[in-house]
Amino acid sequence: MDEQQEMKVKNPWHRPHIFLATAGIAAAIIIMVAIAVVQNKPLQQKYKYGIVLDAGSSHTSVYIYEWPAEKENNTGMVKQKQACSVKGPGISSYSKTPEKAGESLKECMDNATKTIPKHRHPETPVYLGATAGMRLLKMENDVDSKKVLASVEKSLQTYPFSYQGARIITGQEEGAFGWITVNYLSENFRKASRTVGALDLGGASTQITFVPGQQVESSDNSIDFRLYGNDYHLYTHSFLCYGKDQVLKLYLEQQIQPNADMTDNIILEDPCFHPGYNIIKSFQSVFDSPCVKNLTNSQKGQNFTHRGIGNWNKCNQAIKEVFNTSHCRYSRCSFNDVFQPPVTGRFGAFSAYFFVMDFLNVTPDHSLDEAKKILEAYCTTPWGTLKQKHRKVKEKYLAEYCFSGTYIVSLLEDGYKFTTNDWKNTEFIKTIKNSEAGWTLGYMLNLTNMIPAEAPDTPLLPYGGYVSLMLVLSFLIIVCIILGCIFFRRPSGPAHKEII
Ligand SMILES: Nc1ccn([C@@H]2O[C@H](COP(=O)(O)OP(=O)(O)O)[C@@H](O)[C@H]2O)c(=O)n1
Ligand SMILES: [Ca+2]
Repeated sequence: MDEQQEMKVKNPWHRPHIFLATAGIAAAIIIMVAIAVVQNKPLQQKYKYGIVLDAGSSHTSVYIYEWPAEKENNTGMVKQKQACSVKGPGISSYSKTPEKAGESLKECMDNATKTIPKHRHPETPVYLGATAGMRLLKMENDVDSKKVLASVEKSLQTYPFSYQGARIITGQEEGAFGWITVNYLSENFRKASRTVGALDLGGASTQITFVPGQQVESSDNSIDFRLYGNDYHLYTHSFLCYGKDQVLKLYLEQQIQPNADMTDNIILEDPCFHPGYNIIKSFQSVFDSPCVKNLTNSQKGQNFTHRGIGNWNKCNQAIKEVFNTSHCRYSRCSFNDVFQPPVTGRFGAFSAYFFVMDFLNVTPDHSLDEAKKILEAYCTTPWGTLKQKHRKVKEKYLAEYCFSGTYIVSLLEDGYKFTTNDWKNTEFIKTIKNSEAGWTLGYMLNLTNMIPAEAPDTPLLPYGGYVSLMLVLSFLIIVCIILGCIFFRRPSGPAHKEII
């Protein structure tokens, strides 16, 4: 080999196998990056689904949830895709015609069949949870409640989904899963932020759930979760008969008691109803519930005149009477001898809390005193004026907002001992990031084990970050190879000339 030839081969780019090797490594890196990127790409069309039916005392809603198929264990991934409101009353109202309870679900379940892609049907779980309406029916007539549950079960089993059961959930479950829902949707578990308390107001029962600042003295009110690497010790209580529809019965029963002789034509002058409201009602329609005393046979066929007088102060005073605070066997109680630690932190109040306050235009910006002023103005508005103003609102609802709004303020202030500052920390919410606040999402997340007890070992990099990191790394490797080749290359030009 002569010298010229020897110097020529010192330039690596003049050696085809080095050039080919470098090009090969670069190609391999690009292919590896491409494979990694494709494998980790969020698969846009691949979603999984779950269905939860909320069989409440007043109505049933069918919720469809969806989440990316690959990322079940990442909190914040499950979202509400659709909510369908079942026509007609809650399932407990079908106690005498149980087969109709199942039939009532047909329209919403048919919708779910269309919404969820067919190939996902067999793996889509369906849960039905019944709340206080069914708890009351079970107390009244266990056989009837079983017939209603059997009817909805039969109906749900006709669908191509994976039926997981229909049951009456406990008040503790209702409270705790409502709390999980609002904190999951607010991403408080993933971020290990302070949690928010949950306030749920239904028609037949109401729940309060929060992380207390002190020991829970009664085991009935205590519930523990380990979520995403953190332990949560919750206080929760569900008051049966203190939902806004049943508590109205308690209140009316108290109002009517002074005229215990029900043989006369009874006129109830009611401060929580509007002046000019004058409606004849049957005792049966108002007092047919295990929350109030049994009617005698003679009372059953009788009517009374329900007459509004629109006096907010008297209404507020009368509502306070539904909370029995005369006895407490613990260090402190809310009411009815139920233990409750002092409320603390922020609260999200949903379901009927939201519906009532939204109608009355009470917002988080209003102070407690301002909210009371709004209620006073509403309660004293004549019934005729209101009917004119809200022609589209069902009269029964319109007539009850004064009572319900005043009850909400009293429940918080007199029942749960909210201060004006706690009121400021309370928000009336319907949805969080387009998913409804309520127990259903938390119930499904729990039953499908979708919130891990432990946080993942490595923090997850968002997809965009992952792609950028791979590109930067491969760019650096290629640059290193090129620089390496240049660095080890001997100066070829002048040396070559000198030799010549
Ligand atoms: N748009 C709506 C929907 C429900 N509601 C009320 O919200 C409450 C929902 O209660 P629910 O049926 O969930 O009853 P529970 O079984 O939770 O006690 C009922 O009092 C309904 O009348 C409302 O005020 N406005
Ligand atoms: Ca409810």
